Amino acid sequence: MESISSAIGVKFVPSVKNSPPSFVFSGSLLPSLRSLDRICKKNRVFSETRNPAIDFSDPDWKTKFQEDFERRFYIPHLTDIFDDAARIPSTFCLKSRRPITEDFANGYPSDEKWNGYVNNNDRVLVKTIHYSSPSSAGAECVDPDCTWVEQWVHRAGPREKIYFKPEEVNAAIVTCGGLCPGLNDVIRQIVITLEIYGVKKIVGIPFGYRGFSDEGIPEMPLSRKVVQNIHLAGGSLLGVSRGGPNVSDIVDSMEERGINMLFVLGGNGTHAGANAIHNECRKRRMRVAVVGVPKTIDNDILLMDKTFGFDTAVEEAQRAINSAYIEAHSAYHGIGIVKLMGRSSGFIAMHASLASGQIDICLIPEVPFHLHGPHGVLRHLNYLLETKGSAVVCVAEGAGQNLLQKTNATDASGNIVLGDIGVYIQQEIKKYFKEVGVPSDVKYIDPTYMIRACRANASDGILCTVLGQNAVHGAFAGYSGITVGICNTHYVYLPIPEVISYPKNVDPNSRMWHRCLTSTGQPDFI
Ligand SMILES: Nc1ncnc2c1ncn2[C@@H]1O[C@H](COP(=O)(O)OP(=O)(O)O)[C@@H](O)[C@H]1O
Ligand SMILES: O=P(O)(O)OC[C@H]1O[C@](O)(COP(=O)(O)O)[C@@H](O)[C@@H]1O
Ligand SMILES: [Mg+2]
Repeated sequence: MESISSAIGVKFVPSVKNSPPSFVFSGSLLPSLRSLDRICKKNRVFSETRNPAIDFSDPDWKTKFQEDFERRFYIPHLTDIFDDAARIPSTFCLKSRRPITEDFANGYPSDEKWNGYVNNNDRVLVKTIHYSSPSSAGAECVDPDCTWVEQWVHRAGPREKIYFKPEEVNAAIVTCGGLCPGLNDVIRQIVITLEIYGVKKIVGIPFGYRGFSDEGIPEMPLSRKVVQNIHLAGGSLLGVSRGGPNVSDIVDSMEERGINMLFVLGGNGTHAGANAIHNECRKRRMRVAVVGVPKTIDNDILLMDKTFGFDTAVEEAQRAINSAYIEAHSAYHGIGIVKLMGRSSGFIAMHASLASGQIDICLIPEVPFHLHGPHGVLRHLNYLLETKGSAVVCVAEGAGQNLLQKTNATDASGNIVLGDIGVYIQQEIKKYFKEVGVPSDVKYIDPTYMIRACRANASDGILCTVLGQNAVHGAFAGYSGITVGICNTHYVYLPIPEVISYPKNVDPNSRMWHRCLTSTGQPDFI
């Protein structure tokens, strides 16, 4: 039983009780965790799920690690602070598909025999590879011997008992940060699923967190009718923004509006906000569920197979890469440059390069490079013109920032405004070939906003559907301060601080980056 469940990555733990954590992951720990991560990465002993205070000489370290892991990945629940929180049978019943319009004075249309619910004690395995050695490509080890340590997180899905009466739910949805393909698909699924539970009061907060405070921005009533076709277009029905009010003002606004379920769609920044909102609600003893859905086209959220919008971005980038390739191949000594998004992570550039098979040089933030000098990008481009007659470069927006002048400028959310590496590389290439007297024809394509505004492709559409539905299931189950994700193909609930402690990066030691290098044929540029 144990081995079969381990093999499929889902674990049933009959006796584990949902107890509050004795160890709380605090914001003040973050800097030390970041430096620990750097140290661990250097020694090839690292994990997104590591324990900072581990003593490997202790024979019980593994048990202690696992206990601590369980505490860290505990998902906050209403019952942590409300002993009297009442459970009722779920109104989410797939056998009862009729519109739920009556009040529930005579009980809820729950079918006790229906077993489509997820047990609170179901778990999903976070790491599925047993690395035998820390030197194995991409190894993520807890200890120097790479001991096998099972790490389980909570399985997402509808529960048999819920902690909100649908007729008392005042749900709100907000989308923050930059655009990302699939935002509308998630909004749509949240609304539809809320209605299936029987919720009638659903609103959208326009233009991100700003919508909570800006007067003159009315909230948007949402229903299945309103959202039915919104997934057919890109963008966000609700609009997005960076910056906005402080957490206390947001929670004041939630209290005024009577919001008791908040669905927050956004990236690292948005989730930091969502977690702060959750904590503030707890401080004020508000019976509120705050649930995040990670939105980042850059795919830089920890512990998840991928985030929605990423697949679409990779697919859409193919059009730009192919155009750059055709331009480069049609010109005498043509060089095409494509800049793709990725503030601190090169996942889009790496995957788009791999998918196209048309890229000669892929540059990402995680891998330093020189432009000039005997091993630099420019010398290699010269070689490619000599040997192939043309070349195509794919560069992630966050790559090579050390080569650009720092401005210290930040956007409204406090994110550093990056220099334009694409424009810089284009200029440097032109200058270099002029200097060495080799003709070149350089074409630069920046498709970033065109990609971001796209409608989600089919696989992202499905991912959004499942995440949106699970967000609602999580809220009804009484969880708050959580986010939803896909982990080893299974859907999970994770405590927000664990997924935003630092951005997920491409591991230059991973098989995927090695495959990319094999495909481009590029050397080290150092
Ligand atoms: N540490 C933080 N605490 C609270 N709110 C934050 C924090 N960082 C960002 N935010 C808010 O989250 C929203 C989105 O953040 P931003 O960084 O622009 O996008 P993303 O969520 O995609 O990373 C903004 O309204 C911003 O003010
Ligand atoms: O021009 P904007 O709106 O600041 O967006 C640019 C940023 O958006 C992103 O695509 C994603 O950023 P977020 O996840 O913070 O929305 C980054 O790659 C890029 O730096
Ligand atoms: Mg961000």
